Amino acid sequence: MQISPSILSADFANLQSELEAISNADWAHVDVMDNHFVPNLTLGLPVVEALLEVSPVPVDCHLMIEDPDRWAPGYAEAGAQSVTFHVEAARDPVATARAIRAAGARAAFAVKPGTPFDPYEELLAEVDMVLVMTVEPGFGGQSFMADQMPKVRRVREAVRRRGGEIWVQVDGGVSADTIEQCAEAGADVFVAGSAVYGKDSAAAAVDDLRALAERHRH
Ligand SMILES: O=C(CO)[C@H](O)[C@H](O)COP(=O)(O)O
Ligand SMILES: [Fe+2]
Repeated sequence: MQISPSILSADFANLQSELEAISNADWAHVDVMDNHFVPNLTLGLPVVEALLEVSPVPVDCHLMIEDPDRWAPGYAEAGAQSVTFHVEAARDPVATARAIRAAGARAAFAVKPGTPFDPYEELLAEVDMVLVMTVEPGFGGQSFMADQMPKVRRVREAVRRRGGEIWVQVDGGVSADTIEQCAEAGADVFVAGSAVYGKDSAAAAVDDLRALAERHRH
């Protein structure tokens, strides 16, 4: 059970200290948005390169961008330990996942709330993780979509059938109130932005979330 705090809710003027504040987390989740795939603009490769220099934990890049086929491998080459692209944006998801892995990173694909998982089941052969979005991508602080839990279950069942170790990540509205239903449905990597950086102690929030998830270890 792993916690990946999203720095989207951190203080962008002090990212180094914000990363140090979550040194007890398993990952640092970095949301890359291009104002085309989603209606918001955050940061890109030069900032990710700078974060990689100072992050005490591995970096989990969530690319909400058009043309990930072109851009995703560069994040892996820069040293990001996990790179997630959206299937809705990829022209050749197999080649993109292979390029990410060839550059030494874990590869993952993400599905938006309106995107079913089943058509992409065969892609499990190419990835290390599947991200089931539990909000419409684009912004932090949105309400958790419990109606995505059946999809989390379907992904977990497909992973079990295949065997091997593929992680199931949830992202969006994950908090102390919602993390247990995600874990119970089969998630094992939990992204949380406002539920970590909105608290007085980000580190304590990470530990609290992990303890809640651990109640449903599978
Ligand atoms: O990918 C994202 C939004 O598209 C973020 O990772 C996510 O929204 C985290 O923020 P919060 O936990 O506050 O919902
Ligand atoms: Fe994200």
